[in-house]
Amino acid sequence: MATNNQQRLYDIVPIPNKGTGVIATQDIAKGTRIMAEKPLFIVPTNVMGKGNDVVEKYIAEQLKGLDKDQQRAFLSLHNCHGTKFRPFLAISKTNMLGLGSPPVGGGLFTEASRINHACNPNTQNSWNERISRETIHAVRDIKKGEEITISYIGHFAAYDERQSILKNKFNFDCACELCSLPSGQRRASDMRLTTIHTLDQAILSARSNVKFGLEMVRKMLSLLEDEGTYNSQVYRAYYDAFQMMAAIDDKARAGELIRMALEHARAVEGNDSETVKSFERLAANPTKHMAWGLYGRKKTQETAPADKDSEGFRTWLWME
Ligand SMILES: C[S@@+](CC[C@H](N)C(=O)[O-])C[C@H]1O[C@@H](n2cnc3c(N)ncnc32)[C@H](O)[C@@H]1O
Repeated sequence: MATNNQQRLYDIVPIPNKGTGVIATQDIAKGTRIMAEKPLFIVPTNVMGKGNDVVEKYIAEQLKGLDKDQQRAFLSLHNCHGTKFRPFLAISKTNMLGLGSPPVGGGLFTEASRINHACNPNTQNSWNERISRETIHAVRDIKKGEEITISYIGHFAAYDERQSILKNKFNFDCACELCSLPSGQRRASDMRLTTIHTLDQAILSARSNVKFGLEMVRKMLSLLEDEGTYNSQVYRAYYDAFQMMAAIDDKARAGELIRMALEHARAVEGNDSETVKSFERLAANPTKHMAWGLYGRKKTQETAPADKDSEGFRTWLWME
């Protein structure tokens, strides 16, 4: 996997109608780590819950601990809230990236905070606990000169909801590729995204109904593919399916599903992420999962059938 140690893969430049943004300085292949940046400081979730005055004070304390260049870098970040909040808070609310899921806090970054939003972005941002850095990975091939984008919205949402969130929280009207689709295509996309969101909620409660749960995961992956969306939701879906197979002691399918989850997690988070490390442990021995056999035993094969073509394999994996 390429990193930006040798050559910087991006530049921070003015972008028409968006202020500053980040563009690729060369072609970047899907799966490449584009950035791995330490935050200037972190505002922990429990502090954020204490209200604006406490957060403002907390940020002021953090700023005191930074050197002059870092303080200048923070103060030069965009403020989309004007005078609605005091300056430190306004800058933080504009630029903070959620760290983890559920988030342990919000991080302020001199470079990653310059990345503009797209509703179907070309990168995935993730907080890597093990290296204490925010990583940005290409989720599709990116051409030299193309703008690098992330999503500011933490869930799958249709056009109207996205526009309203972005206006309220970031004060802009999104005109990204997805938001600019002709009306018929937008309706189809909205339908897919709301179905993905519903499935995402439903899968959690359907784990004990394995056949139904598996069908929901398969449907979600198919909708994500139709929508052209590739992000951490893909590995989460495979992992959900893995957990269902683990719970019924289906070693062959659990093994295949955790390997798929691992492959997709590597692409969007990199080999050093905690998720990848835990998937590697499970891929080496799926029975180590804490829910192994939770819903009883099912007489299954130990390994995937070798005699099936790819269509036959898919049918075996999701439906048999
Ligand atoms: C985190 S900052 C991103 C960097 C910012 N563009 C800058 O100049 O530093 C978020 C702000 O960038 C702008 N922005 C981000 N994505 C945008 C988009 N897709 N279209 C228009 N403006 C966008 C909005 O002003 C938003 O409040």
